[in-house]
Amino acid sequence: MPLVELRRVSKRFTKGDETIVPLDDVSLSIQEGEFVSLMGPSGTGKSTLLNLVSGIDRPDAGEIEVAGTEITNLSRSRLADWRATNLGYIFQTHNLIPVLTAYENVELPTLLLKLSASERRQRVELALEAVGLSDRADHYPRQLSGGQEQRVGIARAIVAHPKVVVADEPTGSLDGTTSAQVQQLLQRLNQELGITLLMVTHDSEVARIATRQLTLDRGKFLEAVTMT
Ligand SMILES: Nc1ncnc2c1ncn2[C@@H]1O[C@H](COP(=O)(O)OP(=O)(O)OP(=O)(O)O)[C@@H](O)[C@H]1O
Repeated sequence: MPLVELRRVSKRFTKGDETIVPLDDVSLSIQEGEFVSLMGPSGTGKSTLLNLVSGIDRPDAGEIEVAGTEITNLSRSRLADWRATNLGYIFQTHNLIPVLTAYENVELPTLLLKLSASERRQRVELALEAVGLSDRADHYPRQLSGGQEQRVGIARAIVAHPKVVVADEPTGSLDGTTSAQVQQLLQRLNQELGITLLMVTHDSEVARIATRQLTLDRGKFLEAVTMT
């Protein structure tokens, strides 16, 4: 059974008398352990797709099943619980909270889970270790480089041991060297920790680190190249 399955999903937005249909009857299956990249021209619905898979938004038609749960019809509060345990989100800009340390930023999502204090501490320490930032735990975001901030953002996305991690242009605001480090980290998360990833990028070099590359255009997936 696929870990993520979109069945005949459509999403439209209406602005005045204009209707935009970023996703038009699209279907997609992602197996556990896959690393899928998604490219496509600006405004074609890539972020919309991530928002649907994360349950941040709902489709107008079709069904979305993630990790065995049909999320399309969950109530808002059930969806929030579901998201806390199943989904990690990596943003283009890290979105860290400036008054919290790296440790506290990573700890945040775990506060929604039923964990003992020691389990929580262990999770946060492991996530910081996975991104190579154990020695920066007490630093505030302003004391970190852009790449380190993004790595804290990645630690925060994986700390709850989610089934799926979605990433919206995770290297979009990083310079070449830092982007390469973050790309390596994403590959390691996929290969060594078995995390299933769905990543949007505008950069074809970055897209190539994925095990499967998709392109979205005019409401449809145009191309699906499986890397071996
Ligand atoms: N909440 C909304 N209300 C109205 N229109 C929206 C909304 N969200 C997205 N859209 C429109 O839907 C289309 C797809 O947007 P989306 O952000 O998914 O594109 P994208 O492929 O991620 O673009 P980019 O590569 O520029 O980030 C765009 O035309 C956008 O203006």
